[in-house]
Amino acid sequence: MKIGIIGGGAIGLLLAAYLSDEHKVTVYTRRSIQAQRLMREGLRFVKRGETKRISLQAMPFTNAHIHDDLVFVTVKQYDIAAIIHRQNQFDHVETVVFLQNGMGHVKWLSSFTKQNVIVGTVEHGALKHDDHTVEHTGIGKIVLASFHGTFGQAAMLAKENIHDFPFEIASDWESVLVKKLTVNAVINPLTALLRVKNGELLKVKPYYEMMTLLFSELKQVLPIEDEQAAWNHIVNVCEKTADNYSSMFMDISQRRKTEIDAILGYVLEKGKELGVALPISRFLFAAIKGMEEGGAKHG
Ligand SMILES: NC(=O)C1=CN([C@@H]2O[C@H](COP(=O)(O)OP(=O)(O)OC[C@H]3O[C@@H](n4cnc5c(N)ncnc54)[C@H](OP(=O)(O)O)[C@@H]3O)[C@@H](O)[C@H]2O)C=CC1
Ligand SMILES: CC(C)(CO)C(=O)C(=O)O
Repeated sequence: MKIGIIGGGAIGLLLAAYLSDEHKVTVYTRRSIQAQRLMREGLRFVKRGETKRISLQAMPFTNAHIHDDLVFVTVKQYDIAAIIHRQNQFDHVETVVFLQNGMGHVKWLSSFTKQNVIVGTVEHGALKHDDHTVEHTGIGKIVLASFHGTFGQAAMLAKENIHDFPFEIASDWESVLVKKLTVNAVINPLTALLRVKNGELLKVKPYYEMMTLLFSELKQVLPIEDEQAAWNHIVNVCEKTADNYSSMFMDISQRRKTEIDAILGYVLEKGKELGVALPISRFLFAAIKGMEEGGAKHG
């Protein structure tokens, strides 16, 4: 099938690397210089210390006439608006899959009325070394759930059983996104503020207490069905990624914008809707916003 990937970042290039074996993949980049490099030099895919070169199509997203059966949107949450506003480019697309962390993008998705819309969570680790090199740093899975319409051609991917790159189909999009949101809402801001690896949150008793306090706020506003299972999942992710720095830690360290709006910003919106005060979440949200601004202005 013809697969389009919008965004040539870590996740976009990782998808391109795995899907190019069986499908005709096009990466739609923000910068034409990246598309030119991908076309000229191919994609370099690094896994377990080995590097493979992969040929694919690439072009800038702006003004591209997309005729792919299935399109993955892999831009960060704060760049989603630029994609949504160019919906006319998706007129010939059957199915669009959104893979952002957080839930800030959900409010935009109903505007895609002509396509099947799928949301998903990524449990892989990926690191982009340069514009045409990506490394698979942690093997996990991608979970997909239908937001509206059918799964379209995305259902094929789950059947393909791609080695080290499985797709799983889930029935309830909200519980899929909430499960990932609770992990990111607890681990990401705390590790970024405390400047520690994920595993330190479990090792240092007062940090663990901070996790529990924050989780007790999230429970009040997010539709978490099984609180114990949700907490166990957070602890499990912390253990599995103990030696990693979270994406928010990395964004702050490298003076990039974070996805805090889609994560704790979304939680605070829910608090407002439900009339629940969330002082710890508000405190952390302000801290991360301040660190983003401080980094940009005073770095
Ligand atoms: N990396 C990881 O291991 C994981 C990431 N995720 C989630 O996946 C999502 C993507 O993350 P990641 O790949 O790491 O992010 P990156 O920042 O590496 O990649 C985002 C890409 O989107 C591109 N982009 C931005 N705007 C546009 C546009 N208008 N048109 C085309 N391309 C555009 C950027 O281009 P440019 O380079 O020109 O700025 C960049 O290449 C995030 O929500 C993240 O939280 C989830 C789990 C793990
Ligand atoms: C799972 C976790 C917390 C791993 O670091 C992550 O998704 C992130 O850093 O954004």
